[in-house]
Amino acid sequence: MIGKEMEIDSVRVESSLWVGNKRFKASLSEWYFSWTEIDKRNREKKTVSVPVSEVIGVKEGREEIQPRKKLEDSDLDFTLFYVKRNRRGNTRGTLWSLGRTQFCCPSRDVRDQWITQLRTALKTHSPSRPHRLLVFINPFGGKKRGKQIYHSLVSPLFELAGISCHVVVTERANQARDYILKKDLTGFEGVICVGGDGMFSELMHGVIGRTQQEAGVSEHNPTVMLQPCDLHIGIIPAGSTDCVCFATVGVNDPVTSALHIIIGDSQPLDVCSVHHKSTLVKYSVSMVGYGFYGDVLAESERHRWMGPLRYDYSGCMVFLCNRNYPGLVQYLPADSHVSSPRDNTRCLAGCRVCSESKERLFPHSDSSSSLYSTNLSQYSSGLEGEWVTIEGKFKCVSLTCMSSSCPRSPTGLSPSAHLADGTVDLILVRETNPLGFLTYLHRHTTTQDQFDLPFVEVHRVRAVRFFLQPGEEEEEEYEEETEIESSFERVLEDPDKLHTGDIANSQSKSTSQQCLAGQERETVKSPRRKKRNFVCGPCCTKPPSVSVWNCDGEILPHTEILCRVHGQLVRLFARGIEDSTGA
Ligand SMILES: CCCCCCCCCCCCC/C=C/[C@@H](O)[C@H](COP(=O)(O)O)NC(=O)CCCCC
Ligand SMILES: Nc1ncnc2c1ncn2[C@@H]1O[C@H](COP(=O)(O)OP(=O)(O)O)[C@@H](O)[C@H]1O
Ligand SMILES: [Ca+2]
Repeated sequence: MIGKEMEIDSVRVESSLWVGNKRFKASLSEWYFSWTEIDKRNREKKTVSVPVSEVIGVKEGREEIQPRKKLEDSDLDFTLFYVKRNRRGNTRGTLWSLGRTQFCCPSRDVRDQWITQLRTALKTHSPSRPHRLLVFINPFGGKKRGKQIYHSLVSPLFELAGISCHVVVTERANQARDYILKKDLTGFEGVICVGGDGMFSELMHGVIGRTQQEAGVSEHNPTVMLQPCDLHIGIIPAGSTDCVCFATVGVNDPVTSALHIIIGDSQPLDVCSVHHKSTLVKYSVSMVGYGFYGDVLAESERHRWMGPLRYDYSGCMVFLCNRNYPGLVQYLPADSHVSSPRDNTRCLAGCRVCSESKERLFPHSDSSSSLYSTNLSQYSSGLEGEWVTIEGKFKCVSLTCMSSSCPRSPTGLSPSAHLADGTVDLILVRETNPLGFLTYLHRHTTTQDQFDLPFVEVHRVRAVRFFLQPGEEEEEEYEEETEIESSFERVLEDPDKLHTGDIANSQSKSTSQQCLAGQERETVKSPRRKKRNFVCGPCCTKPPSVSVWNCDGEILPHTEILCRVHGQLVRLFARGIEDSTGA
């Protein structure tokens, strides 16, 4: 007891405090700091409660952050900073900002006690908060505002929360990935990217690669169970699509993301590994897309100078090209009793499907991750089961581990997909007329069901293989073609016996297709595909029967791939989408 001004016992701290000229009764219990207005007749009025887990910092005096300002104060004052939820914009997620209340205490002793008690509560009840972070800024991502966003909006918050940061402004692509793979990371409790999905992908590759190196696990073997990664990744959105941030937080807002990082939120994420023959090509968390999305990316790379608008421009160009691509898709279905891509549910913060999946994904683990490493080989290969085969001509073939919602598409590629259920959604859009495809695309921007169209199918799966169709090969490739045809036929006859790599990379001779931009295309013999993957010509000079894969915004150097999902492989400083609609 400090005079009679403050009561402290083992479960509660209480005293009178003033906010402006109003008197409040303030109390701190194990989980909440609350203050209740007391009117002139000593009646209790409105109460404000802040969970201790959402307190960002406590400062002596009267302070303002953003812009930083020291106000006139006395040694009776302290300022509390905490998470404040704002009304949502036009998205489902909740925008967070920094709430601030300045309190005046009856004496200096009481002020010092409040500061001590609040800081102790923070330490005791928020053990998962990071204290030291490694930050990578891509100065060229999105609208090239990464450095400004970090220094003006994010760094003051980290400082307030007592987080020390080592900041690397990248000078080349893959610098962040290589840093994480090779440098000493002792003392860092997380890595943060300031940039878009490409930058996030770099950090994720670094974190997964480093974790596998340390655990002695081969990333190339698609049947192996990868070691789950402890080092958390945070995303400060400053890119073009920012899909991973949007789909895991619900909004693309640097302050909201910084606050999730500060309070140490933790969201597991499924990751797809993409293999070609016996080599790992890439990991993906958002979209692995062939056909339309591959072409949009290839076209957009030539217009990077447009910034985020390059995707809209390229989207229109590619749509007008009106392409369809032959292929053979095989998939391993996921357990349909758990969930379905058409069950109309949404994966939100605290999702039941995702938390129940943990048990299924790591059946023999307790919460300590070291257990995972002891006996990984005893778990299933992830590629067992009966493969389902679908053959045809497709507008696009897309795979997504999460909804892949983004500002362009607030419900995403697969609105009912889950962030951490160990499954991926396979979406097949078959050849259709341009109006049909436009309807499909347009439904991504509304609440209408994009799967309720006769030429669209969606499957919840564990793994996918994609093969090119044989035929129409260039003459000089006849020997190769014979080989291709025979292995393709083998897939159809007995899919399980064939190793993905058995079908050699094929070359395709064009067929004639009608381009919506006008002219009937000439039959063009394709250049060698390897070259074409990287040098993608403008809309109507591109050979038409083979597309490229877009893997989280990067073009893959192979067309025939095997994708396999690894449930809850990485962890983000996020909590999933906090639904602000109350639905
Ligand atoms: C008539 C209206 C058409 C609107 C179509 C909307 C379809 C949107 C689906 C978006 C899925 C996005 C999946 C995420 C992809 C990103 O990883 C990737 C790279 O992002 P970044 O590094 O931030 O640049 N972005 C893309 O591939 C862009 C796809 C745009 C498709 C129009
Ligand atoms: N300093 C740099 N110079 C050039 N490329 C970079 C640099 N830093 C990162 N990159 C690469 O830029 C790509 C795009 O970055 P990203 O931040 O995702 O922006 P955007 O969303 O606009 O595509 C990433 O794949 C990343 O590897
Ligand atoms: Ca998933």
